[in-house]
Amino acid sequence: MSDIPEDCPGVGTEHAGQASACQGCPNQSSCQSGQTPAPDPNIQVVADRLRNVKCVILVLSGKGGVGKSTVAAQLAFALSLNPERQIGLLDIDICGPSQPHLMHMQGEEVHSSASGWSPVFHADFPNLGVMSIGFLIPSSNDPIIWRGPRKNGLIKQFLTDVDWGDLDYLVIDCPPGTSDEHLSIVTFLSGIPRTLGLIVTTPHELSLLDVRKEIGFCKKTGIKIIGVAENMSAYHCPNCQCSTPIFPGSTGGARKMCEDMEVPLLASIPIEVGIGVAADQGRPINSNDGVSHAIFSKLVSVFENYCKLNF
Ligand SMILES: Nc1ncnc2c1ncn2[C@@H]1O[C@H](COP(=O)(O)OP(=O)(O)OP(=O)(O)O)[C@@H](O)[C@H]1O
Repeated sequence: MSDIPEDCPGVGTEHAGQASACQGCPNQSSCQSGQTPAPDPNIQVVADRLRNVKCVILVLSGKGGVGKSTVAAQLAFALSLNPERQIGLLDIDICGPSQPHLMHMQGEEVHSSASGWSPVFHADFPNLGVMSIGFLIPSSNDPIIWRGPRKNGLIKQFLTDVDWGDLDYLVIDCPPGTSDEHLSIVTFLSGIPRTLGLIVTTPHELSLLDVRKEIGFCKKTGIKIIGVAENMSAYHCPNCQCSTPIFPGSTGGARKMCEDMEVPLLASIPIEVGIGVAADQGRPINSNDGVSHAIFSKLVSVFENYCKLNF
């Protein structure tokens, strides 16, 4: 499944192995013959290692720069506000890790013990452990130029070699699009039915175009999409009190897209100066930063309620 083509008709479907997208796919012959390809043995290894994680939240976007890392960081912070919850935050954006900055943890190093790599715990939130390639490289200014197999190997290590312990939520900040890393994480997590996809988009059509593909991809790979968070929905001016849609949705925005794709729209997060400030300070947004604080609290309730009912 790690080399799944973008337009894969899906294993076991009528056109499995026969579509143009199947040309060159390593699973083409088994799909054609109706056999199910042998599962990747790493799937079971990951499922065993993460058996004490109650819920995995994959934060995904079709397009880059829509605020996925910011949403992942603020969601992890919002979940950590309850000290009784144990939270993990995994940054698998191998070539552009943002979480050390967004968590104000630059320069931290990963320690290893007999039970594996220890996540780095946030100074203000001891119930929030973070893992990122940013902790493994000597300088955040060094470019990471790795080919797919090496990136996939590190993602596997993050899932199998990190001693996450007992977690209520593991939030995973994915790279944009259907890149190698993206395919790997979805494959490795396919043995964990407690995985939920949170899709981040802006209202702009360019972002929605890619998000539609992303939703289709999740549906094909069996990732349950809990819903969509529309980010940068509008800018509310604190001086004139006007609300301006900076990225107007020419096709009806995220709401219409969610209706069409039959996925819930969970949140509309405005553009707020406080979000950028909190990001640079590596702290959770609060009520002084604007309305987004309340929006993230509601998002936490959505996850809490879903998990209570389903897991
Ligand atoms: N709602 C918001 N209001 C104000 N600024 C925001 C908001 N959301 C994100 N930003 C800012 O937009 C920029 C891009 O955000 P971010 O890095 O989270 O995007 P991304 O989708 O993870 O990007 P990439 O695809 O490169 O990983 C950052 O400077 C961030 O502070």
